[in-house]
Amino acid sequence: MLKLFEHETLDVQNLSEEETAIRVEKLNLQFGQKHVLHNISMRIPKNRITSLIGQSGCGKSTLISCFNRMNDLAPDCRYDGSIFIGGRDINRRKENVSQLRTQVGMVFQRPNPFPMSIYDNVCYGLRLQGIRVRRYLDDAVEQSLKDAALWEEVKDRLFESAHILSGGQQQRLVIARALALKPDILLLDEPTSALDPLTTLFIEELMASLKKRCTIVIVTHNMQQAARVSDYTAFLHQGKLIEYADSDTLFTMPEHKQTEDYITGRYG
Ligand SMILES: Nc1ncnc2c1ncn2[C@@H]1O[C@H](COP(=O)(O)OP(=O)(O)OP(=O)(O)O)[C@@H](O)[C@H]1O
Repeated sequence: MLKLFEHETLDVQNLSEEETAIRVEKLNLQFGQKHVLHNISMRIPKNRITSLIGQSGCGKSTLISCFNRMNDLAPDCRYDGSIFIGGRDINRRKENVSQLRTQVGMVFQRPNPFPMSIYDNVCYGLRLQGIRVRRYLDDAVEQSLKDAALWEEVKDRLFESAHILSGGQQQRLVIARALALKPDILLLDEPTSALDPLTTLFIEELMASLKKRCTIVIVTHNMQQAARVSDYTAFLHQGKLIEYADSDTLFTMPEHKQTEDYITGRYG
């Protein structure tokens, strides 16, 4: 399979600490009585794209949301196990969650620009951090929009409402908003499912270029997309991690029958 960027294939079962962006250890999660994630352990490599795939309801969004503690927003959510990012267990009680969400940015399925100008959207997080110096904000806005491949399309209308942008432009704007905070990790939860095929390809190319600066984890229902953009793929079934390998191996020589059934469309 042809990848947008080629590099050495790592063995995700034996990643060193230096190669690891996220280390998940025996993670279990419940919403009320419903046990959603079962004893997940995995290491996600730095500066690579890793896809999470599996049937609807298998726990992909829940797992990705653990990486910046978004599940804390659900009142009946309980979890145990560890998730190490940047050398610390982010599941510990005293974790600074707003700082974590700066380090680990998240983009959702539906583009969600704030009801304000393009400029204000991009520097929203910087202003929350107390940054007011106009020159600094101007530079950050320009750089983030360039990194998100949106600058040329919006540079003459930065102070217009973000809602005038198309869906694909809004999604890139939301990515620029996350990039302005210089995240180490970018979580993308079905980032292209609301977009047309051409815009999808554009966002996929953007992801490939972004992995030079950060680690990307993406939830996708689209198997071709997972095979095309991601270096590594994890297959989940009913909240369990069934198989996790480099994408070429997982899609061409899956080890488990459940994986094979899923990727060949026998269920899901
Ligand atoms: N806040 C919540 N409260 C209660 N149950 C939840 C909550 N969020 C998710 N769930 C349940 O957890 C399970 C896993 O959901 P999740 O959204 O992680 O699956 P998914 O694999 O991402 O599905 P999809 O592909 O359809 O988005 C589902 O049964 C879902 O109903």
